[in-house]
Amino acid sequence: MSRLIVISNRVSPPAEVGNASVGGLAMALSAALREENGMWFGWSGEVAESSGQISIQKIGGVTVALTHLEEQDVQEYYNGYANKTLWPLFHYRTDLVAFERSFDEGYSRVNQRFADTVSPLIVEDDLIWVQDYHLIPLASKLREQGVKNRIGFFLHIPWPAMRVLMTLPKHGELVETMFDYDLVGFQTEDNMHAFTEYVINQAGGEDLGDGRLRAYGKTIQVGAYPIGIDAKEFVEASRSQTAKDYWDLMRDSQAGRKMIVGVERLDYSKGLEERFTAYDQFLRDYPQYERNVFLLQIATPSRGEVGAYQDIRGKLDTLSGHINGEHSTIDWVPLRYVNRSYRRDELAGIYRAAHVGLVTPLRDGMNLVAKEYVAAQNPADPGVLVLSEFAGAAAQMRDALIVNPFDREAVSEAIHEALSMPLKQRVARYEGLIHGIMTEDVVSWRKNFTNDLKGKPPVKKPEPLVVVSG
Ligand SMILES: O=P(O)(O)OC[C@H]1O[C@H](O[C@H]2O[C@H](CO)[C@@H](O)[C@H](O)[C@H]2O)[C@H](O)[C@@H](O)[C@@H]1O
Ligand SMILES: O=c1ccn([C@@H]2O[C@H](COP(=O)(O)OP(=O)(O)O)[C@@H](O)[C@H]2O)c(=O)[nH]1
Repeated sequence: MSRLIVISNRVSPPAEVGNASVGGLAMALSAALREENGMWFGWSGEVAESSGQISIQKIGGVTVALTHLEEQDVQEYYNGYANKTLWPLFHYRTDLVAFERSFDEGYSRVNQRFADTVSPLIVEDDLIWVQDYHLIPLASKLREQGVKNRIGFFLHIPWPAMRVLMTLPKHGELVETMFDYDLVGFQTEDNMHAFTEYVINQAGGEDLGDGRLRAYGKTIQVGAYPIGIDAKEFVEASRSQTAKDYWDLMRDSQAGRKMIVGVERLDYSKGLEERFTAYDQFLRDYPQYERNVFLLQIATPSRGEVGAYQDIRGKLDTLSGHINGEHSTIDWVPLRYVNRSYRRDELAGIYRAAHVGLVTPLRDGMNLVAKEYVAAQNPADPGVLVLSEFAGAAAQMRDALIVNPFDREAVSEAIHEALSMPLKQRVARYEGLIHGIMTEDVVSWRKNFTNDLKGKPPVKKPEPLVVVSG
């Protein structure tokens, strides 16, 4: 049986099977790796004097191979090209993109180092699955080392429109490296079409049908594989003692008020500034909610070494202070703004206590919080999800109240609609959503992807050279 080798920037297998504090993706990949006798390779998250060494250990039944990075690598590859160049660009924030040649060099160098370190561990028939924007050129580097195994790539973040991508220096070189994969997966059909548009119009490629694209003398398979949560596990987590304790805590502190919840990493792509402004608008538009509602916003600090993340944190500190200063009364604070992180079983209780889940990113690959919020609800008395049309999740979750996060008046109206929605309609919407969450879960996501990757011809043969005579 072939092994599965997952390669990602971060490696996070749970130390114990069924640990409710660990993310669905980590659980799903770990389950796949246990079943397929695989290995998870990536950055340890540690900085070292020198890199290139590998430490192999078993964590929760999963073989994990970790490598350290040097300080310069972290600055140029992770903070630099990944999080100052690609992340803002792929989330349509061209105003925040910083491009420096040293970032590009660091990105290439770390991808090369990943390839050098992992390739001696790869044996014939291993299936290789590369995750996310940190490692786009990895397949090219592995092919240069003679790796002929099937290699798949999944992009967790959006793929941008052609003209947006073209603002990236050397965009063609980056896209060309994607043709060294056998299968390239996106979160949505929209993302896949944006990629196809680039390939046809910029790379002079061809759409061969059935998801096959040909360019740069190579043919790859592309597809949309929307990621889900570990739905069964999350529903169980929402019934755990911890979740019940958090539900109790929240209900006590609600004191009969309606609760709106937002949960995310503190990232400008999540639209928190626009959300706070829309909430401020809502408090002005609907004065009947004075002292009767509050927004709990959990915003976990993220990528704090990057300037744009420091800036958004400062803006939110000011804005939250402004909203509370403006609207609070001596016995009511309308916005609870929390810069901490919570375990997923704790979150499950918090989600369940909230009458509205407010998920309004300006762009998001998928957004798992939207799915977790619904999975945590009480089926007999569920809350309502308000969801941005620019989250990948919106393509599947049509029974949410879909909003344009840039339109603060529309978001204000949607909050009111959600808070005043009759039980029958809430249940109908919940039932429409939970069905999709249970069936299109993280297990089906990884099975669909790995099955399609296995379905390719066993060995990648070089494409015949087409000579155009002139
Ligand atoms: O590793 P970090 O820099 O701390 O960032 C955390 C992760 O953020 C991103 O998540 C994305 O993947 C989710 C699952 O597919 C998706 O729902 C979400 O929309 C994306 O933003 C990133 O892509 C991961 O690589 C990071 O580890
Ligand atoms: O305090 C927190 C905040 C978030 N999350 C988890 O982080 C993930 C966020 O995933 P999402 O796809 O929504 O966005 P990303 O941060 O990956 O861009 C979800 O599983 C959340 O449950 C968490 O465990 N604790």
